[in-house]
Amino acid sequence: MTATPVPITPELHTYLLAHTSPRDEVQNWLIERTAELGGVARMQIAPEQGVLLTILARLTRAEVAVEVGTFTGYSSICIARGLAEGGRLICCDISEQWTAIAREAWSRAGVAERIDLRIAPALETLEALPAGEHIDFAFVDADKEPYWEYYSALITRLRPGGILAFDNTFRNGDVVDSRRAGAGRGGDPDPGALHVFNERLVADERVEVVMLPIADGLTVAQKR
Ligand SMILES: C[S@@+](CC[C@H](N)C(=O)[O-])C[C@H]1O[C@@H](n2cnc3c(N)ncnc32)[C@H](O)[C@@H]1O
Repeated sequence: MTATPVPITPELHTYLLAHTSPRDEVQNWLIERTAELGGVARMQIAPEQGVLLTILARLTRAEVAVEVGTFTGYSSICIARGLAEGGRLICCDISEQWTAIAREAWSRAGVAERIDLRIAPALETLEALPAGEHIDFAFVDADKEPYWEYYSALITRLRPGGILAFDNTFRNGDVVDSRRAGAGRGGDPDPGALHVFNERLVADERVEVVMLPIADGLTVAQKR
């Protein structure tokens, strides 16, 4: 056992990707199609995160999954592929433009019929979901300031044993320096918001929490 994390050098990251299940043709197409959008393409999750999402959705035997922040569809394809037979993924986004690309990607990937896209502020969509504990898996990757509100709306609807995953919980590393005034390294006007979220989540006794050093930090919380 080692208590000291191994820094992820570019060489080690290349090695990590070479030893993670590879992307398929649709995922490669979607990465290229999204790159045509310019700088916003960096919002797309990393491929290794996508594999983890498929595994988590499959582990929870997800019949009802939710995604907050769909963009051009990479993470939703990965979640949809891990759904149980007959499972559904509710996707929340506010952009018709970006999710039009997602719709094409879902069609190419053969998962379109498993996905229910809802164009509206995500909190409205989440709060309109049935109140019972019916969600098996959710992935949150939208605007960062309301992460606690998204969590609050999801946790009461998550079944015991269900899993929530939150992206960007390192916030470009700014979470360790959240008292610094002004914008964070990633241009975030409020780098402290994610730090506050991380603190509240780990103190919440309803869940068991692990923060994974994958891409910009991915926190996984399982409901007890
Ligand atoms: C980081 S991107 C998501 C990336 C996506 N998970 C992927 O794998 O490509 C964030 C998305 O959240 C959406 N978004 C931002 N604020 C939102 C809100 N209040 N409600 C719903 N979606 C929102 C944006 O339109 C954008 O598509």
